[in-house]
Amino acid sequence: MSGATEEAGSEILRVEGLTMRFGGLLAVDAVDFAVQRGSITALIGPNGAGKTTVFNCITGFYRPTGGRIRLRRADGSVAELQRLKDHSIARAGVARTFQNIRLFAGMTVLENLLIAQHLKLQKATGFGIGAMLGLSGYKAAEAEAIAKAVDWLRATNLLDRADDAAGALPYGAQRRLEIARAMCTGPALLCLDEPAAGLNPRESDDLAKLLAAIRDGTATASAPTSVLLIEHDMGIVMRISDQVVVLDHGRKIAEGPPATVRSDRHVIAAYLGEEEEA
Ligand SMILES: Nc1ncnc2c1ncn2[C@@H]1O[C@H](COP(=O)(O)OP(=O)(O)OP(=O)(O)O)[C@@H](O)[C@H]1O
Repeated sequence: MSGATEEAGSEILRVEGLTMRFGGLLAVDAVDFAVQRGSITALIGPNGAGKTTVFNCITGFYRPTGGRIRLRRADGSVAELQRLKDHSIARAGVARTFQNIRLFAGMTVLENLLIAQHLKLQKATGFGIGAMLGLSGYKAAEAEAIAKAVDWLRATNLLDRADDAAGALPYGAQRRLEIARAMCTGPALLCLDEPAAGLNPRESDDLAKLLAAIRDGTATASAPTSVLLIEHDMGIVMRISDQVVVLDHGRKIAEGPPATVRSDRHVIAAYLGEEEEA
């Protein structure tokens, strides 16, 4: 079990000198930060600060112009994410959700969670016809995938919607399903891009509890999972984050525990500046 070998307080992700240029625009400028294992780290900042670009570099959606992104796995091995393509990054243990929901709307809720585990199922058959022939390895992997899906449906309060089309769920439930889907891949690091966007206060409160439970490994029987999130809802950020990293105009302007960051004059100035411009 990976959880047993995890050292509390050690780094799972280290971003060093991360730089992303789009033509003449320096969207991310030599940003450094780390995510501690078993923690929730929030990436915040005014609109256009570079948060999603950092995320896209970590998850392989963009190849950074410069810098390093190192993922340290529970077994101590290190993956240099800036060199990998997105599917290899997912295989290395990084799962993500998007600002705009990306589910298979016509498939059922359960099917969405099984598709997320297709790699594991394919491996069980050696990527061959074994599945059709009902080989026992495949059967065992399939049963395991269903059990994992059910665990996450329960954790996200979606069990009674398992057979409904994902697209038929209310918005807040679709957001939870996205998180369940990401968690079904068994990630070491869960990256969430504005998970509270569009949620009502009760749903936001449930989300905060779910994320804390994912971090602590109490949402299901799975190991604790480190979380990196972009979030505009400061109530959630201040309540659940262990560490906050603040970007403005592509640069890191502050980092630290929520209480420290909240009273940082650079942070206050960056947010006030945004209000003045609005
Ligand atoms: N693919 C792209 N091509 C060109 N410019 C881009 C691209 N993606 C982002 N940018 C620019 O990079 C800067 C940072 O954008 P980014 O989306 O990372 O900010 P953000 O902090 O996530 O903002 P928001 O809170 O509004 O989502 C912006 O000026 C944006 O216009």
